Formats: sequence, structure tokens, C-alpha cells
Amino acid sequence: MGSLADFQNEIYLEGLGGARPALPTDLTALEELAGRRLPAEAFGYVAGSAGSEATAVANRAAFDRRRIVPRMLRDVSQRDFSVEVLGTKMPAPLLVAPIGVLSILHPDGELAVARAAAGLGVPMVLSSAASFCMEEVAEASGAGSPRWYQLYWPKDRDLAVSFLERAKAAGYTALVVTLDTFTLGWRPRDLDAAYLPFLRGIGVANYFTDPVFQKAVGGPVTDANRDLAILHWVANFGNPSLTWDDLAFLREHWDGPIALKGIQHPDDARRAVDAGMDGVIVSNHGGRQVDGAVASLDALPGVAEAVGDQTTVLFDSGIRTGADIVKALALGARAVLVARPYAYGLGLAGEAGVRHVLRCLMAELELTTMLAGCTRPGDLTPDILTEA
Ligand SMILES: Cc1cc2nc3c(=O)[nH]c(=O)nc-3n(C[C@H](O)[C@H](O)[C@H](O)COP(=O)(O)O)c2cc1C
Ligand SMILES: O=C(O)C(=O)c1ccccc1
Repeated sequence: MGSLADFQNEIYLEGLGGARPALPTDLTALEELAGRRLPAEAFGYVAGSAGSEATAVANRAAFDRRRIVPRMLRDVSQRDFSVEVLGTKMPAPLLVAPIGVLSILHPDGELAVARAAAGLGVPMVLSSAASFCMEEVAEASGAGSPRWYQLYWPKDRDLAVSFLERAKAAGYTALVVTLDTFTLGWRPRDLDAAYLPFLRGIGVANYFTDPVFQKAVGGPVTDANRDLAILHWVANFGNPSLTWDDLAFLREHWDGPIALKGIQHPDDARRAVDAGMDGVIVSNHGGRQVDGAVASLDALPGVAEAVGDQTTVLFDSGIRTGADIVKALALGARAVLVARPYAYGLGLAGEAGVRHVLRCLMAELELTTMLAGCTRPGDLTPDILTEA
């Protein structure tokens, strides 16, 4: 396999022939471009966060407060960024985060994301709230492509079990259980636009195709029972009464690795370990749930210290550059999930846009790591960072 940074050479060489990249390589500029080009409601849904959006801002500020201290003359000619996480091999410590309702950004939605990720060997975590069902996405990603399933744990236990059985049958090897979104946070951008895709029947494909769900709404979803089906979805989507004791149920019905997404407190991380979970994802959902919550990167060191030697610690919320990945790995993450940037790539250029975003992040990760004097993810430890 070539190096992750080959993308950089390709861009310069194509420049000699007069071609510039179709999309910005600075993913913050990519977001601004998406803001100008995409439909306002869809962009607002993706870009928006909870309340005053202070936590979304804090997520970024926490990266800015930490700086890498490069080391010189350390022979960085041989590098290896591949890692194995929860039984899945990947070319870089990077996964595609679960994002629901992607067809609001591009008609190919999750299918385009699956193809782009599979082409690069990057694992995709498919959302429960996808606009295409898990079997269709598995087919688009192709045999042998790494894929995990993200569960929004519904009230109806039979529906949860059905999701797990379908995910297993469709080749999803690890389960991500998102705990921080049993109900949507207070999101002024969506409220002011009176916009929720699900109420329009977008992002409910896994539910509408499910036999247990269909039984509850009197058969396959047609125009006749569609409104009922949407109401049933709303009533069943999340379960605020869940407690740590309920995790035993998941362990019973899923025999692969399980990671809990939305962990911010070291004690919750310890409880995850006690409940036999294989991983925790330090995440605040990109600031979309609790406004005023701690920045996810600030929560990472405490969680890593508490459970880093007992379970797999992953991270998301605020990753925009390869240098951000270096910082998150240095603070104890084994791998990171990229989210909003690939959604903007999808909206701007479909599969090619997602591919562009993943290649930018992987190239910059390799270049930043080697220029800092390191050659592999395991070299990235807290001592390569300083507070700004
Ligand atoms: C539009 C949108 C939809 C999302 N949908 C889901 C989802 O279905 N399941 C889930 O676990 N997380 C979901 N997330 C959260 C992401 O997986 C991730 O935690 C978050 O976006 C990270 O923040 P960042 O994008 O600012 O880096 C969603 C995020 C966005 C922006
Ligand atoms: O919008 C979100 O952040 C999200 O996670 C979600 C929740 C429900 C359905 C789809 C996505």
C-alpha cells in the first residue's frame, strides 16, 4: 500500500498539468463552501448544535489550546499508521462517524459514503437513522469492507434485537451504542426552520424495512399507514429510562465487540468496563446535545487515564485536520471518528467529496506525525503536546 500522504503529491503533480483540487483541502473552508452551496435547511441541520452552540465552539477551542512540539533528527523514513481496533484492521486510526439522514445532502446519501470509505479501507459506522437501510449500505460497501453498526436503542426490545440480528447478518462486525441522544437536544437552527427530516420520512429506512416495526404498524409502510409509522418511530426512537443494568441485555444479544458512544466522565467509563464493554467513544455528539457541556477533547485525558489500559478508547467531536487527530491520539484515543467534514464533502461532490475529505485527513495525519518526529500512532503520547 502507498503512503497516506500520496494524496499531497497527486495534488501538486496535477497542478503541473493545470488542475487544482475540485474542493478545498482546508476542511474549514470546505464547510464554508457547503454553507454557500447547500440548501439552507439541510446545511443548518448538519452545522447546527445545541442551544447557544457554546459546546461546539469549545470543542474546537480545546484543540487550539494544545500545540504539538516537533522533535528533530529521529529517522522517520519508515512509517506505519495501520491499526486494529475492536477486531477491525484499518489503514489509519480513522473511522467514518455515524451521521443520520445523509440523503438530505446528496441523493446517494450513505451509499456514496460507504463506497468512498470502502475504496480507502476506512471503516464506516452506519447510523440507525440512515436514509438507506443497513442491507443496502452493506451491499454498496462491498464484501469484506469494514463496517460497524450504530444503535439508537429503541423502546421496543424486539425491535432492538431485530436490528442487531440484521446488522450481524449484513456483515457489521462491531456495535456502537449511542447513549447521549435518547432524545434530540434543543437545537435552535432546526427549531427556527421548523425542520426535522424524520417527520418527513427521511432517515427512517432501517425502521420502515424492519419486520418487527412493520408488524407494529399493521404491515409494510405505504401511503396508507405512513403517518402512523412516523408517529410510531417518534414514540420508539429513544428510551430515557435505560440504566447501566440494561447493558446486560445488549451483551446477551450481540456477540461481537460493543463500544459506548457519548462517554465524558471517567466514572461512566469505569462503569462501561464493569459492564463488559469493549470500548468507549469519548464524544459530546459534536455539541448537538448538551449546550454548555465540557469540550470532548478536555474530557479525553481523564477517561484515558481511568480506563485506557482496560478498554479501547475512541474519540470524536471537533476533528477537522490531521493535526487534530495527532492531538486526540496523543491524549489517549486509539482512533478517531470524523463526522461533519465528510457530510459536507458528500453534499458538495457525492462519493468523490467524501473520498476527498478522508484523503485530506489521512495525508495530513501522516505528514504532521512525521514532521513532529514520530512514525506510528503508538508514538503519539501526551509529552508531544504543550498548552498554548
Ligand atoms: C447531522 C448529524 C447527524 C448525526 N447523526 C448521528 C447518528 O445518527 N448517530 C450517532 O451516533 N451520532 C450522530 N451524530 C454525531 C456524530 O457521530 C459525531 O459524534 C459528531 O458529529 C462529532 O462532532 P463533529 O462532527 O463536530 O466532529 C450526528 C452528527 C451530525 C452533525
Ligand atoms: O441529529 C443528530 O445529531 C442525531 O444524532 C440523530 C438523531 C436522530 C435521528 C437522526 C440523527
